[in-house]
Amino acid sequence: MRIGVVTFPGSLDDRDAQRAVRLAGGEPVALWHGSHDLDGVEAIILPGGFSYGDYLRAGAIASLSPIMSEVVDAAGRGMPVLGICNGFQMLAEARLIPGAHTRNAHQQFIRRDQRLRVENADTAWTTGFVEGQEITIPLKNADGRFVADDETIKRLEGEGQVAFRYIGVNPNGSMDDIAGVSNKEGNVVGLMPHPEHATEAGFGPDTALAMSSGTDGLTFFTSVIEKALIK
Ligand SMILES: NC(=O)CC[C@H](N)C(=O)O
Repeated sequence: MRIGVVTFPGSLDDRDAQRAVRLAGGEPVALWHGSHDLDGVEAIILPGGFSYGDYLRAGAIASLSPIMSEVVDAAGRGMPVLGICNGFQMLAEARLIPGAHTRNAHQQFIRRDQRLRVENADTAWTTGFVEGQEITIPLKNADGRFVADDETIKRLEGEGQVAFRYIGVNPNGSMDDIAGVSNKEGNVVGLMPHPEHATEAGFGPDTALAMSSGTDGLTFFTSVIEKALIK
């Protein structure tokens, strides 16, 4: 499966996302934010980082990049799209998922190995998990606090669009401990922690803490690839 990873000015984790795709058995395709060409990819990843230096609001300027109009169209046609951290912020700014991100409640940049509960194992990027499964992947951000109006939160909860929830610690003050959400159809998923940094034993989270081999993140990428094979 050819999976595009978009690089924006200030992207940081695009190469790690490409590597994660390769480790999962896919073919990573480097896409450039200034282009309108999706190069025939079958899925898209918006990676983490500090696009445009987080000026204005994190992800706000990147969401207006030329390629984003193609990403929005493709998402509307059902193409799987994964937004990781800064990519999650872009998805919200592009209105591909509801809600918004503000500065962490404690006003600090935070980096930690974060435990999450998989709340929805029926999205394009989570079918390899089981509902309720607990996973640990790294988190690192300053503007990670997920917020939405009460009605939106109620709708997200009611329709199963909360894909991941923080457990143990809520690291940024996100409403309802929400760590990741999907669109209604489940093809677009965004989350604040970084699955691409938990794909190789010894290079991801502390394994004692993770209570696993530290490779929980790989399942995001194998999920989307396996689903495409079944189709
Ligand atoms: N790791 C990241 O992608 C950082 C996201 C964003 N720039 C923030 O600090 O909130």
